[in-house]
Amino acid sequence: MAGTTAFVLTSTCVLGVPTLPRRQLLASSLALGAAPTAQGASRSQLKPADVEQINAGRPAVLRGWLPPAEVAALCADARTLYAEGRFTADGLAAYTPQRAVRRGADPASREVLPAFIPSKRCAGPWADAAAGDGAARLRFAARIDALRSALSDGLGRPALCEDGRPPLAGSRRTLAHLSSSLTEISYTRFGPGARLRRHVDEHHEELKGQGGWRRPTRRSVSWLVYLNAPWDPAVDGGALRTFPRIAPPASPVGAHAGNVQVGWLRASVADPVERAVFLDSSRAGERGNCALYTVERANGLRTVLSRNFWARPLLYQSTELLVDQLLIDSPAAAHRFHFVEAPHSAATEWFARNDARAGEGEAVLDVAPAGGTLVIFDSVALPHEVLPTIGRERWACSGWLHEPHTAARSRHPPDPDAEDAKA
Ligand SMILES: O=C(O)CCC(=O)C(=O)O
Ligand SMILES: [Fe+2]
Repeated sequence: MAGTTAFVLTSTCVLGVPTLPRRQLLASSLALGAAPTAQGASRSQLKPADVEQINAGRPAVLRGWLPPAEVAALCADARTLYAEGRFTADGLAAYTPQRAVRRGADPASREVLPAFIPSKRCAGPWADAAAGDGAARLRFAARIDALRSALSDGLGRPALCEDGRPPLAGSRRTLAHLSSSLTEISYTRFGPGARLRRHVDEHHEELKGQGGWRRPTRRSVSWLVYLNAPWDPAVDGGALRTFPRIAPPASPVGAHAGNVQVGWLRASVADPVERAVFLDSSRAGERGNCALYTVERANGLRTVLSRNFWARPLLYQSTELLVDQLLIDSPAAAHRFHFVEAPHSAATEWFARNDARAGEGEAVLDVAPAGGTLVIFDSVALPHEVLPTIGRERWACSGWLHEPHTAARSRHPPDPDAEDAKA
């Protein structure tokens, strides 16, 4: 079914809630509005239903968001720049499992053309107005800029528009201004057979080690605009597969008061809602700077789940058992806790294969990467992957909208062994 978004609920069981049959539903909230008529994404395009989806840790899918003429112009531009050899293998290619590489999968078969290169802190080739069809990219970047304002208003995240630079009016807006470290934009190309393993786009700064706080901003909202002509996932593969929670969350997701989400408490019989678990890393105290907590959406009341502890990347790489036994005081809460997404390593792959509760309480929602479709989701809360493409190239323009870190800062004492401390 070309262009169809299917909502597949897995047959796994929410704790204590009757097992849901595997079924396919058309996601009615996803069949959204007309293509934009004016320059940029008009605010009315972001419907309350879209905002609700993003706030619940689900993807908002806006079919026909980018008019066909713009899809064609950008796809032609991407193909030209690819043919000129300007794309490079990107960091996520490292997500290709080693055993797949041994079987001959090419980790470089996902390639990107970025507008900003964080490691060099300089503009990338996407922002070079002289390359390819710079005018088409400028029109597109203006749409994404308008989307940023609409999301900032709609999601109530004013920080999405706080880039500290004076606003530039109409014709003075340049590609370099519209695409920067705060609005990451890239073309991506998946070669035939390429895939992207399950991941989330952003993690808590504290869990990235000492370097986590080095950058002034974090990814807040992920967006993708597909540039493919009609695409049938049943024939062409390459669907974006997302894994939202089935039960509704009773709390904000992604971040709260500047503290980034690290996990969930699964829905249970006594408490049939999902609760996002946030990591506050600004606590004072000798036993550590971090504590886990949940918060009630209705009244903002926090429940602290753990003692204070020092966060290390090790925490994130360890099994949930460690968190269960060492950190979370309430046995009921400990039993419900799981990470949003454990990082990939040989050990976690082994645990994932042997974890009877893996996938419990999560839905599987596939999105067809058909030309003109815009997908938006919280960068922290939604695990996702790209299924292997079959015999076709898959083109997209995608990126992340950043927010500055808030006052929540690490109080972690400098670690003399850390790579950063040596530098
Ligand atoms: O291309 C897609 O559909 C998703 C890509 C993705 O997840 C990413 O770039 O982080
Ligand atoms: Fe991603």
